[in-house]
Amino acid sequence: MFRTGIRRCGALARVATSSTKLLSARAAFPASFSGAASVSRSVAPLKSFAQFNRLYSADAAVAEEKTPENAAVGEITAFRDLEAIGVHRNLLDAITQDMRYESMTPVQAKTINPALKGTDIVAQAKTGTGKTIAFLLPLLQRMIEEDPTLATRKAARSARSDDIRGIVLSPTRELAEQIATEAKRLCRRTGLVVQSAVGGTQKSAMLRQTQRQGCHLLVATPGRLNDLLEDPNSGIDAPKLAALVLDEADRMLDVGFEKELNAIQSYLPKDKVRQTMLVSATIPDNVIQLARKMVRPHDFEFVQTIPEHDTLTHDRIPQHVVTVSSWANVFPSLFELVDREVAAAKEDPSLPPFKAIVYFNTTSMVELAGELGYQRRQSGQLRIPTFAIQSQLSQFQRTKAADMFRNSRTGILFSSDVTARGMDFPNVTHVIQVDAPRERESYIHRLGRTGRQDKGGEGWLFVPPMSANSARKLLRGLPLKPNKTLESAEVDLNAVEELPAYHEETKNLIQALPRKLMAGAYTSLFGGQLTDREQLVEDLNDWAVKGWGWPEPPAVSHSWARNQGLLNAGLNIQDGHSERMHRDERRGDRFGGDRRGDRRGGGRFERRASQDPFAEMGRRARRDGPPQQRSRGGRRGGSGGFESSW
Ligand SMILES: Nc1ncnc2c1ncn2[C@@H]1O[C@H](COP(=O)(O)OP(=O)(O)OP(=O)(O)O)[C@@H](O)[C@H]1O
Repeated sequence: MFRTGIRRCGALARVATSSTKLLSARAAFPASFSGAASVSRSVAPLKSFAQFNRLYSADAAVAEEKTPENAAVGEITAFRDLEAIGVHRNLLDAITQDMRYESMTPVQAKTINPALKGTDIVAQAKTGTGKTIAFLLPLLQRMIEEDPTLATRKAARSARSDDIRGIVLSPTRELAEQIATEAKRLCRRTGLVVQSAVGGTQKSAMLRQTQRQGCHLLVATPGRLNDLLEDPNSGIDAPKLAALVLDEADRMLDVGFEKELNAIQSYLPKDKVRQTMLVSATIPDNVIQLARKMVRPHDFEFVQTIPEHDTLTHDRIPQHVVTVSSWANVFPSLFELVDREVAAAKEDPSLPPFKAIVYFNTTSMVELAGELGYQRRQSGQLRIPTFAIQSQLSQFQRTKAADMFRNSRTGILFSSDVTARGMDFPNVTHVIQVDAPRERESYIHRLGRTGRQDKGGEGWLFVPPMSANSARKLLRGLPLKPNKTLESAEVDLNAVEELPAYHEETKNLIQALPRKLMAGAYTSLFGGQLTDREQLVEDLNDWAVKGWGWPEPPAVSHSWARNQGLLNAGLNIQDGHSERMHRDERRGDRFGGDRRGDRRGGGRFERRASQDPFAEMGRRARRDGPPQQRSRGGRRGGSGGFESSW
């Protein structure tokens, strides 16, 4: 009976999904970004850089917008027109001829213009809207302006590793590599040499290459950059540094890079004016703290591209929330959704091929999902490629998986938060998040892996009951809509005589997996934000016994249970089973970041007493939360919001 139900429901769901997808497909491959494209027109060349500078000081821009003469300047949206105000042709040719971008996106138009005059910048724009070029172009232009010889190819021959002119910092290795690739494309027609320096790779090999080829722009993770700068024998130095960028600035403090950032600051030249840019789609309070520390208080602009009452997510991306009644239903529901969407895309050639990222909060769950995906492919149940990325893999494995997924037309990437920020995988149609994310920002950035460049896509969130309250609080005000089209989501394993098809399949696959892997996944789930941990024990025990077919739940040690405050909660406590769990406990980044656990706070950055130039920025930053603040202020939330409808 249940199987029939699945089939019927599946058909209905296909109809629903198809219509969603048709809408998405229409937005799927636009000629260029909306907004930027719609206002693109030819602009009369500006007479001088000074005129440009004057018009684009932030306050002046607002005031001057009204006059017809200045309105023309405010409308520069074509890259080509930047040549008239001094941007080097070799940079612009790379954009317009090699990359074939003609119009700036709104964040590019709003950021590039003020950034070109050297003002420090804090910029906020939604995910996938072109922030990378928004900071790279002015950064490279500034380097050329300070040393015009860098504009032509022959400058590359005399590049040195101790004369770095620009630094971009990224919180994750994959993102640093991606930014370096984009920067190399922009520099192709110039003499600017770009290098990357990330953890997990051989420092000595990177140093040899940098010493041999030289470096003008270094894209790095903070840990590795600090390591290079503090090593007197590295040969890496930046005495004439023109500009420093912190991409995904808010994440830097989240993953505990505060110490490194302080140290890096201390190695940078003090006797030279440097431009600093902080960029992110989310600007929580810690970015304001970072700005206080890194940005020149009286020469900075806050570039805000998100209208006041807008959400930080894209309206065109539907966000579905599926309440699974037990952890036992998570993988069956996931498989049901994947099969349904793969089939829908195959049936309808107007739809883009199914390409999904599935996010989990812990590395062990990514490992488990990766194995299940692999087994499904082996057994012929799934006919698209699957990949997995989490921080415990070697950097080589991580890079390889990211590259393969990037180049795949279709496929599934199981991932921790290491790919949640900035990663630009083309044509991702679905972002599926399992369990309540640790932070609201995480949810927003993960979702931002789809719907990039104005394309379509959809978001799914699977929430087990024990995380439901924290998910609701965390995501209040976002336009999540309950979705009940997945039959596997509400199965009660205690009430069925025969396991439904997707549950049966999952159980068979799990039985072939190493017990250590399953036990690791089990214990890792106790790390999240849970409202009822004892209920979680009960639910996971049920999953282990009925869903995996184990005679009893995985064993945990007495000390682990005590540390979790769960000595009398029904865990299978046995001595001698502690190793795996203690290892998990010790793993600093089991939640998927590139660094240690959450160390929010950044207490070192002191508040200014009065006349605070950053206070205005704090007011204008679009938080879209945090929830408690929003509810106090009676902000949006409105109809269709997660809170009211779920
Ligand atoms: N002017 C443009 N026209 C068309 N495409 C562009 C333009 N600028 C950038 N892109 C492309 O848009 C995609 C998204 O850009 P990018 O990765 O810089 O977004 P982002 O805002 O930094 O996203 P995130 O917030 O996720 O870091 C990239 O593939 C990029 O090459």
